[in-house]
Amino acid sequence: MSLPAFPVFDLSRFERAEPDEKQRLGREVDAICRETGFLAIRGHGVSQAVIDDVWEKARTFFDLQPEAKQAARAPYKGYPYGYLGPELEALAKSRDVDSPPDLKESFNGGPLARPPSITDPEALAFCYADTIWPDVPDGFVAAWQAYYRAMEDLAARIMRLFAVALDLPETYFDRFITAPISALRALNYPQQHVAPKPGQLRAGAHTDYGSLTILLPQAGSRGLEILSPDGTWTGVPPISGAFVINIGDLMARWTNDRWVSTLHRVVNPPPEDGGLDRRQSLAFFHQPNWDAEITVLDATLRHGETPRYAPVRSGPYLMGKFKATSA
Ligand SMILES: O=C(O)CCC(=O)C(=O)O
Ligand SMILES: [Fe+2]
Repeated sequence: MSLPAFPVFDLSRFERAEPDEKQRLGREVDAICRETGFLAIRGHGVSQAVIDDVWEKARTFFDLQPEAKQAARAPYKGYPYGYLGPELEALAKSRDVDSPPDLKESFNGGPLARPPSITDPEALAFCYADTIWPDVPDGFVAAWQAYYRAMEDLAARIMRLFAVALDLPETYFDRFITAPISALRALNYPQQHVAPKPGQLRAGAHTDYGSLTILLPQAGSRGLEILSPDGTWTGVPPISGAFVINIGDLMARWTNDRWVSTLHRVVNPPPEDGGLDRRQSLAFFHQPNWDAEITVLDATLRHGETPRYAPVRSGPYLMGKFKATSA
């Protein structure tokens, strides 16, 4: 059975609630995460000024001449951070589906600080690699970091909601996310002056890798679609003042597939729906500490059920996902 409309959840209401009411709201979220793992979050408390600032700086950056943007480019293929120019990525390839490149460009940044305890060369070379910052526009770095911090805080609060939804103590996940290795990506889908190639999308069908993604699509924009349990692609409607969140592959694994990491994509809507217009978004990919041990949660096992997955460490698991798609 499909949920009637795209679910919207008020986080501030959950945070203010008494324990019984928290349990009830947690069950709502559990039902959503079993079905699609996609919902909108309002009452998130993220400052509009912080959002507007990074949005405007990202827009100005994407509006620079190509050569200026290239100054912040990722230094080699597979480097996680910096500017990734147009048509360099096909997300569908993460599922072995051959497709023309996605019609987008992006800027990517990693954790704001590196804990001294991190010595694993793979961690230092990948998740903790330097973000290649652009020199222009002025204030880009400060705006980016303020938004990144706001997303880290919001992700931690959503993980508390998730803990309650899974019948765990509210702070259960806290110890896994003391130094998360999350990444922030600003996306720009340029205005389309020529028709896309057959099968060419703005972002090909994929699932996200981590625990949780916090997405901010351009206000009023269309194009993001999720694969509904009934097998049809369903548009995520624009919801003003809300973030769209979804769980990723790691969370599905953590919950022994009780929760689902749903396929999604960004299509070119018909021209009359603004499909040719430029579209921007911000995607924050939350990922637990490099060393966090992700072991199937007992609380998610039904009577007699056994774990489907062996324990993994968060960082190496994420690296494995990237290595599988960088060929
Ligand atoms: O831009 C969007 O709306 C979605 C992007 C997305 O799904 C991703 O980058 O993982
Ligand atoms: Fe995604």
